[in-house]
Amino acid sequence: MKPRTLYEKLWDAHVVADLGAGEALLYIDRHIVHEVSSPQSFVAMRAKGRALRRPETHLAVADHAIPTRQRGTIDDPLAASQIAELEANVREFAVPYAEVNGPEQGIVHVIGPETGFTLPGTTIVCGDSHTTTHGAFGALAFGIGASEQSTVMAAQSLRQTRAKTMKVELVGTRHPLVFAKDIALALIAKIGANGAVGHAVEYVGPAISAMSMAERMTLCNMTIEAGSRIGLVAPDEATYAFIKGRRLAPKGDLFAQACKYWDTLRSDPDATYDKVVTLDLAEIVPQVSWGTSPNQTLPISASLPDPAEITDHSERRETEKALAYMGLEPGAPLLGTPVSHVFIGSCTNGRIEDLRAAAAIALGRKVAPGVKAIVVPGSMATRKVAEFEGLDRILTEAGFEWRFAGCSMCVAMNDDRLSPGDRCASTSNRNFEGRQGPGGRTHLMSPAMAAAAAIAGHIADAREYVA
Ligand SMILES: CC(C)[C@H](C(=O)O)[C@@H](O)C(=O)O
Ligand code: SF4
Repeated sequence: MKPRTLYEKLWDAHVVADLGAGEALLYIDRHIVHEVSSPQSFVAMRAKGRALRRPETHLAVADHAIPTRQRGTIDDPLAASQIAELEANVREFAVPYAEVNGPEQGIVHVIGPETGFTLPGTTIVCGDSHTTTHGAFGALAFGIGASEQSTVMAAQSLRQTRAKTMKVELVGTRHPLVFAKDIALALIAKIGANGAVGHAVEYVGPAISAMSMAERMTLCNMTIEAGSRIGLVAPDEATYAFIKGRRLAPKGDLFAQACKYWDTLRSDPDATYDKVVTLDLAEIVPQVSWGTSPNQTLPISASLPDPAEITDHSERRETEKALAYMGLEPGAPLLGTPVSHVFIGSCTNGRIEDLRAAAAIALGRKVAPGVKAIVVPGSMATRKVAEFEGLDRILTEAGFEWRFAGCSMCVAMNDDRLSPGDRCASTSNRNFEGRQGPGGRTHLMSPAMAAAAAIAGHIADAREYVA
């Protein structure tokens, strides 16, 4: 048999019907549902009088619109109606639901793995572009649209076109304060926001094997920002250790059997990829986005671009436009840019490891006067662990607000948002105009860098905050 990549193995294992010309009907194992992208798919199901083919393969949660200041009442009428609609839909269609006030509520891409819903070797879809996150477990996971969601609900399958393959090889040793977020941003800066379009990306190399599942998830999460719908890491012992004992994970003998199968989910040694990119981690320093696309990212030590020095016409226009929106001076240093807000959270960086990194910087320090800094755990389970570890106390003593779980300031779909002109150091994944609120300015970075910005009151180098 021809050597195959992990992506090709996952694809082949789910083909229900080969439709030719690279297209196939794929079996879909799992579907995660949130309040913003699912309403139309339930409307379509109802209109056609259909039931869910396998209700137990879906998992719903409210995350985008939900307020994170308090739990209980939802004051915003739009958020309240979105969540009420989700709750009516899950009741009507018997969809398993991680309740708003329950222990498993959180961001879709955080709770999937935490509950054991996300498993290696499965196909996982969600009406959400950051479904790439689940690829960190060796699952074939991708975002879909509303009509595709109703197809999955009714038929448990989807027509898909096979992607090309791209290997991202991480070599070299990184500085301890260089995180998966820095690697992801550096990769996107290198290959561009469209650099991986049409490709399924697989991350390989010793640095990947040494990464926590949280960091693998951060990398796969950001893969969509390079234009790829699929990010993958082959499952290994760290994956199995993460999954073992989770509520929905296979138990006992079944778990051992599953691990045996999961062991086969590796790219064959001779498998070839359509594209290969190598990143030397020794060359990567903490990264900060300065513009309105994640590829407009620079090392913390760099100065902002100067359009006068850019010869390519369209690149010059884009740079001018981004600098103007961001209110930044051409050629000025990135370091020292004042911030008004700091957001630590999201499905990119709202996991326990992220909160620990932020707390390590915040310990014994104070948020700079005039800076509003919020820490929003990615899930209620993460929040509970953080509180057990005392991270909430470290952070609140430093002056950060400690919140309930949700997407929060990652996306202006709830009551946490920037006002025009606000500048935010953010651990989220998108920085387009208005993403965090109309006129708001976003700088993407790691949790350690965001915590350092909160303490300094301006964009700072987290490496200077470790004794
Ligand atoms: C609202 C949702 C559909 C959207 C997505 O697809 O990713 C959101 O999660 C985002 O991060 O922009
Ligand atoms: S945290 Fe942000 S990126 Fe993640 S699902 Fe929510 S809105 Fe999308």
